[in-house]
Amino acid sequence: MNTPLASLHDIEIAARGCLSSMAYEYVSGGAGDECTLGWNERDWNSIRLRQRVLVDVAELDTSVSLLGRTLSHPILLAPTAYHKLIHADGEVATARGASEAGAPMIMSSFSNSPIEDVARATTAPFWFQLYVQPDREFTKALVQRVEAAGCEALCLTVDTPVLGARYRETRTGFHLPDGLTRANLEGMTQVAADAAHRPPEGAIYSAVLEPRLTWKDVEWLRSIATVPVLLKGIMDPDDARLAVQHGASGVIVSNHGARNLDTVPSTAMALPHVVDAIDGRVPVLVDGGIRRGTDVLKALALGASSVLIGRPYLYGLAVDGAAGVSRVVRTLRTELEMAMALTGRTSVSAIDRSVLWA
Ligand SMILES: Cc1cc2nc3c(=O)[nH]c(=O)nc-3n(C[C@H](O)[C@H](O)[C@H](O)COP(=O)(O)O)c2cc1C
Ligand SMILES: CCCCCCC(=O)C(=O)O
Repeated sequence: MNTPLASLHDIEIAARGCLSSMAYEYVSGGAGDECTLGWNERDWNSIRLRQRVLVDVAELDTSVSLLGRTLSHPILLAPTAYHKLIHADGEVATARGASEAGAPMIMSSFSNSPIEDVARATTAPFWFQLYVQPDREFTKALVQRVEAAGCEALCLTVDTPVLGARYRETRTGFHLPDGLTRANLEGMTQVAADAAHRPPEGAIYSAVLEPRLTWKDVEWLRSIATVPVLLKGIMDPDDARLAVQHGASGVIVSNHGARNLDTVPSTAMALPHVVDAIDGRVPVLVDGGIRRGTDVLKALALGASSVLIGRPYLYGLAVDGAAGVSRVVRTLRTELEMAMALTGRTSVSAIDRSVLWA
């Protein structure tokens, strides 16, 4: 008898059997000794909740308002590269699953499917994650292209001037199999289009990442974009303040799923500091290690407007395509509802730091 896939953890175990070892290690791995990778999950677990009783919780409302949109729940899909490594239909399957579950999808610059195919496949709002390219004219054309496709916000990834030391990728010889491309980057110079996922041994720079990115580029991006620009990869309160000063419409507290700088704190630890620095001026989102509805509740309690999940939906995609993606989101949402009922909070606006054991 097959074991039912009840929790996100069950889905992760099942996914391992569906993926090549190269794909599984790419998705699951972190940087260096993977200290932060462990902390990202553990630190959500170590926050204790207050159980409250005798509150009427017969009606629960998980809706949130984000950048002028009402969403039925606060769970978004974080941008992740190369979905055709995971499933033949790639990002199109992810987009269908996201729509079924009412989850906005943030599409990666390094998707295997082009933005237009994703736009056609989704009924939920979608955002685009931008890796600014060394060629700014190409980057500008890409921004115009994704806006024309209907993207409602841009997430500028600011934590990846170079990739971190990902030894699992080195050990499995990670590469993009023949036939898989970075579909949104086609049209760039051949050298950039053909750039390997990892630079050769001993080198750190990549032709498709921009190590010269600075705060000036945030202003430049805002000047060419017609949609809100959020900064993804803010961990430090000083950077959070700079983000607001440079006109960001929101920040995403993220350590890139612990894939870049090992021994940086978990996002659960960084979140309250960033929230305090932002002081309500723009929305703060968070990702990293969110695997339970209780983790979502804790993130909201610490001041996040919404959360993003990365690896969990990739595991859902591996196990059951679009249906697997939507199942992961629905499971988290159901767990969030349980956690809200058991802490006596009937709406997201009623979730604050008093949900947490002091
Ligand atoms: C396989 C994989 C690919 C990723 N690709 C990108 C990417 O293209 N752009 C980006 O900004 N972040 C990328 N990320 C980071 C995620 O957006 C997100 O920050 C992280 O996965 C959240 O942590 P979680 O996986 O523990 O939920 C990637 C993460 C994974 C696991
Ligand atoms: C040089 C290509 C890097 C792809 C990075 C995708 C990503 O953000 C991740 O794997 O993490």
